Amino acid sequence: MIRIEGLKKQYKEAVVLDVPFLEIAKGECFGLVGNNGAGKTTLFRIMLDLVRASSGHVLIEGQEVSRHEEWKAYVGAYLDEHMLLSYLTPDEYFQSLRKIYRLSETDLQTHLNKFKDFFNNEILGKKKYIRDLSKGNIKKVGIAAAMIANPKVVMLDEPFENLDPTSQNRLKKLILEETVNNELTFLISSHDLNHVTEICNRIVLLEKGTVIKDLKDKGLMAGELDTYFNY
Ligand SMILES: Nc1ncnc2c1ncn2[C@@H]1O[C@H](COP(=O)(O)OP(=O)(O)OP(=O)(O)O)[C@@H](O)[C@H]1O
Repeated sequence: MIRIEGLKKQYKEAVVLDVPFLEIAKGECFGLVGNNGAGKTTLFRIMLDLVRASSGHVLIEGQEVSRHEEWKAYVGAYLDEHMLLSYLTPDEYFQSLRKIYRLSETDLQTHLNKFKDFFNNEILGKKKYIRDLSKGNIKKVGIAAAMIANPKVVMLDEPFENLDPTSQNRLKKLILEETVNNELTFLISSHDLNHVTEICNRIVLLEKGTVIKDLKDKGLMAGELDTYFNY
């Protein structure tokens, strides 16, 4: 589903990402971990064609993301607040997305209903601009928006950050349901090792832009990460 070939990103002399080869399969819940500056966000940004690679490429369903547009129809992402229209209320924003993606009112309501518990009655119908919401609630809007157009792939950068523990658990449940019921592929970067080990069936550990561990055995993930991060 996703293939990375000879990917490098360099800022002047500094190589911040160097991933010779990586494949992510359909339905995989792929966790991306690593210390500050390891290259997680850079990798996501290149995968979404928000940043140009210095060399190499990313293919989604066989298409190079920097040369084609079709992949945009089935990839949803929330990396940060810049992806939102903060001068709108969440209701206005979801309505705008409904029109962009040509969804019916029923489609939109069905989608938002999935997020009812996650929203905890603080997002919809409040007449509050997105810019005035709490950080956690802004993140909730972004996550729901990323999944609005029935994507096959969802990329989330630090989805658990700023969420309260109840919301973190509700998000994990949502992600697991979507992976099981709809075979969605999730790419999740996180500093929360407990959450990623709980929901991901694969975790890649980046260090200074390179993949130093590719963990696929759920039984060993927690121990391997614990050893690395407690060193
Ligand atoms: N525009 C830029 N110019 C120069 N260096 C950059 C630029 N963008 C990112 N970098 C560098 O690339 C490296 C990787 O950064 P990136 O944000 O991808 O790391 P990260 O793993 O997401 O970190 P964090 O966990 O802190 O969010 C860092 O050293 C960062 O300073």
